[in-house]
Amino acid sequence: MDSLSPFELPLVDFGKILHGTPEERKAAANQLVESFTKHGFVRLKNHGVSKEFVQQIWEWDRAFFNISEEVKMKVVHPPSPDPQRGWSKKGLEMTSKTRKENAEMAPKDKGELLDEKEHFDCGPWDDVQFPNKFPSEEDLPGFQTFIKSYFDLAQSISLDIMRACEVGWGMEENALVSRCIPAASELRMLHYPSVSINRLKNGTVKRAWPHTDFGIITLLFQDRLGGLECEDRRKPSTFVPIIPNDENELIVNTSDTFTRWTNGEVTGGVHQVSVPPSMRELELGSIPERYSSVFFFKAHRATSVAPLEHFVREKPAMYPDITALEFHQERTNFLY
Ligand SMILES: O=C(O)CCC(=O)C(=O)O
Ligand SMILES: [Fe+2]
Repeated sequence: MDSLSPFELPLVDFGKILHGTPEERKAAANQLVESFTKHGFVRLKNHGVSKEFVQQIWEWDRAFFNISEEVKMKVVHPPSPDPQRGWSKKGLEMTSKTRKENAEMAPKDKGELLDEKEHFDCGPWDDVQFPNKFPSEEDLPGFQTFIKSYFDLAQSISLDIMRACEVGWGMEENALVSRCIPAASELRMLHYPSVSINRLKNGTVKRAWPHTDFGIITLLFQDRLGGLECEDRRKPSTFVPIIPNDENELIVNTSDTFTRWTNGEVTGGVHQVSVPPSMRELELGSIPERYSSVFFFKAHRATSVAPLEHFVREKPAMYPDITALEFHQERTNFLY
């Protein structure tokens, strides 16, 4: 199965983008946009999130999913096209529904294609349109404070990535950044419970089915177990593992809004979560639980997701002029 052999995604030194000379900055920005265009993915080092901070992500990830079902129910997310807030139970979100290829490849008459995962989502702090749902300080002291600092950090790194894309593509300063303020991003803490090999063999259950995300880019940390796989574009619809060599490595994938803005030049990185690479041969038993965390960096809600002028010079605009919120709601509708 050579389609499963890992290939090295480019690793960009983000420190060069943040603190390098103009030449270093330009060279790193070029590498970044090239990897986005070629793979829909890139790995970053020296991105400004410390090892200690990543460890705290795992501590809070575990802390949230270890609270009782009764407490989680107080912040439960009901299925709706609106941005997700609070706890999404296992079985609620169905990534399989976002791509027709999943249904085509699925076993017939065996029922819905399910994701074996639960998650907690939150949006910007000052969001009055779609307010956050947090466990109370009594139920989970310190959680909200940590998540706020994490959200702010991830938003700030994402804006730096947008600045780097402007440099890489030779766009006007702020051409991308101005479309992302005020923030409409979402932070997600994920838990994949331990699951039996038997259940995964049935063909209707995966940790996450192949999908693209809806925002501009997604930042992702995964724990040492692994399981995240990206599409190998040399052989479409085959996937290669992104090996979790270093928990501090920040994985970034391009998402659907970028496809629209760039008029198809950068397409969303298709990904799934599968059996960890070291456990592929297991015939019996279970794979252990897994934690990960993603930040869906989004355009501000009223901005258009139609192709940007910079990308319609050579071919006409391929996507309609709708707002980021309309686009988000259209895509989220497919998830349930
Ligand atoms: O857990 C992961 O590694 C990926 C999660 C993901 O793709 C998502 O929530 O959209
Ligand atoms: Fe995703």
